[in-house]
Amino acid sequence: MTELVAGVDSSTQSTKVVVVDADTGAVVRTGRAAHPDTTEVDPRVWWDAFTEATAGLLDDVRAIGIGGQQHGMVALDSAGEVVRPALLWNDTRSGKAAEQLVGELGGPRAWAEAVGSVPVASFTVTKLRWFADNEPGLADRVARVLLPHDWLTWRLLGGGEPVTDRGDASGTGYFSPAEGKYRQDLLGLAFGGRTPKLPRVLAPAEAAGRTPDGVLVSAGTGDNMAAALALGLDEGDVVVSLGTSGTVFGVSETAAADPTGIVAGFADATGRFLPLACTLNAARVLTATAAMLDVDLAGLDRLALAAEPGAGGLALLPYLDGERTPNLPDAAGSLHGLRRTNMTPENLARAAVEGMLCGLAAGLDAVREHGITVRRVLLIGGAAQSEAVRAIAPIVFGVPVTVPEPAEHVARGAARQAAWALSGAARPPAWSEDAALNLPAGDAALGAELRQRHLDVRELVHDLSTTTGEDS
Ligand SMILES: Nc1ncnc2c1ncn2[C@@H]1O[C@H](COP(=O)(O)OP(=O)(O)O)[C@@H](O)[C@H]1O
Ligand SMILES: O=C(CO)[C@@H](O)[C@H](O)COP(=O)(O)O
Repeated sequence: MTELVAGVDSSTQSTKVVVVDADTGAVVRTGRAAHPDTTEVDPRVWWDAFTEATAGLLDDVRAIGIGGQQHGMVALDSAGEVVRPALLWNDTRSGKAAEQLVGELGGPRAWAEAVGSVPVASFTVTKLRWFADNEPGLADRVARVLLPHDWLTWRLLGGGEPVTDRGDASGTGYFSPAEGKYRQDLLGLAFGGRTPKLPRVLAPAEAAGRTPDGVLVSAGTGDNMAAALALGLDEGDVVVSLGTSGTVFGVSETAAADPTGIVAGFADATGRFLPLACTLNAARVLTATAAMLDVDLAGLDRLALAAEPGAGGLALLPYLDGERTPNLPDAAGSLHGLRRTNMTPENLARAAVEGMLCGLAAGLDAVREHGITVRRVLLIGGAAQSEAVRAIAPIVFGVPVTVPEPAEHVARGAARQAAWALSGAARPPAWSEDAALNLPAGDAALGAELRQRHLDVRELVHDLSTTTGEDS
């Protein structure tokens, strides 16, 4: 008889759930619920969204796994109560704290060597420093720090010892992916000498426990690690995910340690590594531009596709919510190259799509420099559904682009981890290949021109010599 497993994606904008056949990976049911558009959130909001999204879906499910947005700081007191709303990965208030911490350990290289990444405002470790400096009374009450997926897993189990996995732990800034252990010294350095308890790190296929109803719960992981697990990446496959964040990542056998801070040296959910570059502005660049132009997302696609490549000379640096890569937490977006003749809705729509994708193309170059072969891009996340993105990405990236279906890869990856934990096998279940849209590489010369113009405008507008990086 078919066994069913569930996977959950508790990401920035929403909770998504899939129930799948544990042997084949075929999706049999889905659910979703929205999250608020804020950068600090009471974790109970995620639990409510989980409850809404899973309503009526889980009765015959044997195992479940949670994928969650990375880095969020969930601080609990000794009774397990939330001390303050969780600060999310896209909350940039800890930009200065990040700078201080980088300096205190001896610079970016020291951090890259210690934990595989140079912390910027997104990382949990910098949020703890901001917390200690700005709310010391509350910080004194903190007995335990978890990540969003750890907290949801713990709620699902109904208590007990909280757990995590090495994929999500690798985004804290106080866990070494290369050594597979916490750096208590860095936790203490960040949090004013306080060393709250951290969740136990489970092995990739280790179960976290069972729910009060007897459903097996897998370790869970970060959302990008879950997507990588769903897609079962081969050598040469690099994922570009266009959700709230834009991420670029591939699987590697060796740990990355990039002192420029562009590539984060994360761990994956299978025991390997996941070098990853992340921008703070992706799908919402399109929703914000559509709102400005008073069209829906399909209307934005039509406008962008009606413009010539290069948007008549308009270039958008889409740092609308500040930016993480490059490290400009306080930046705003800028529109460059305006002339009376090119100020059309079509050109603005195209500049938004091109600008967002050029930021991700810089991430592709960065992971290449860290030993990842980019033979094709697998395009996922909400904005991978955009017709304009599908048409323009092969030009900007300069390699073939595959859009795998069905779309909820993070939730499917979490489900695959649950199926793996349920099976007790040495490897994740071999699910059949997803159906996919395969797009050939676009015009290479045009792509190079668009990418170079983006870099030129970036240099004109922003002084990157003061941001985190080896050369600063
Ligand atoms: N057809 C589309 N065109 C452009 N953007 C889209 C489209 N469909 C969904 N999106 C965008 O995708 C985003 C949600 O993507 P998702 O990967 O679920 O984000 P997250 O994981 O950060 O919550 C939303 O901003 C939504 O507007
Ligand atoms: O911070 C990162 C990666 O380091 C983000 O990718 C978060 O994990 C949020 O993901 P989305 O909600 O944008 O998918």
